[in-house]
Amino acid sequence: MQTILRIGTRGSPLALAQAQETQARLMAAHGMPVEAFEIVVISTSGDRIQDRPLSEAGGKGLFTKEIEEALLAGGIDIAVHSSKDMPTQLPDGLELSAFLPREDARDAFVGKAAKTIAALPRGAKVGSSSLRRQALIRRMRPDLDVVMFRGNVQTRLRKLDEGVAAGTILAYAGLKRLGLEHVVTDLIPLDSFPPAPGQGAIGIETRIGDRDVEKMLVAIHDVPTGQALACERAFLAALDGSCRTPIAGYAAIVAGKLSFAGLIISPDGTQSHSVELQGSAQDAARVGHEAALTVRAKAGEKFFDGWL
Ligand SMILES: NCc1[nH]cc(CCC(=O)O)c1CC(=O)O
Repeated sequence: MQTILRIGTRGSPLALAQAQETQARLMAAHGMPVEAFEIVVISTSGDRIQDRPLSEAGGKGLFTKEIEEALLAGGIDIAVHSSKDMPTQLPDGLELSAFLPREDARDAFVGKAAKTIAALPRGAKVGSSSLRRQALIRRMRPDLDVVMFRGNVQTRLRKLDEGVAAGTILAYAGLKRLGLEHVVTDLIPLDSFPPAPGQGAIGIETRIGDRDVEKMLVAIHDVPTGQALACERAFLAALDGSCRTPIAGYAAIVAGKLSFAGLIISPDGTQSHSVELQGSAQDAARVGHEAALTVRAKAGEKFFDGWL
């Protein structure tokens, strides 16, 4: 059998696990063999830059640039991503057209010196390169020493074993997809430690108007996940661009009802503003946009300046 669809992905173990999950769902939905869905590994700038925070090197788009170029050029037919790594503005001609059923969106603590963040000794080092996680850690425990932690999930776990930090925070979804859930010492509640918009959801990017590909993806698209993501990404889109302010947001869909909780927080964790909004799942993007306007009004425009 010949290839029907080429699946583009980064080469990290997590990215490959996500591409393989997409491949397996396509095979099951369409009753086709593995050869029908070829996985094409593409190296990105984000994979190569290891020595500085990505927010300094050029931001989220670094993990997607080369993959999107391949998609636009026709070298691949779909690109599989962690939704939370996707910028809100995609290149002309591309869209996120399907989402797989969302994994658990919570952050997980992986502790060496203690099982929970609360139980860490005073001044302990916690590794994270995410501005959101750094701010949330500082809000919980201003005494802790937050240190930079880059690299893929395996690299970060190795740094912990080497004693570089007493603990780190990773997405539970990523650890589960890698079969590494056993390293988790605590699952952090969504309300005290809200996730990044899109966390835990695999998103599939396509060329706008590629009807054949869209038809194949309908069979694996998860509607509630798509609605939650529309809300969270609308929230992010109405807030980012302006700032390096950490942003968290999570939408839960239960029986057609959407509940969204969003948070913006200063990088030092001392100031934060939150918003909660309910609505119909059909109106997901509007709820996210409205939540952004609400939290923006609460915080004031000055909140978004000058955290550099
Ligand atoms: N920025 C890296 C990244 N992008 C997506 C995930 C986890 C999987 C997911 O959120 O779907 C991770 C690692 C982490 O945050 O621990």
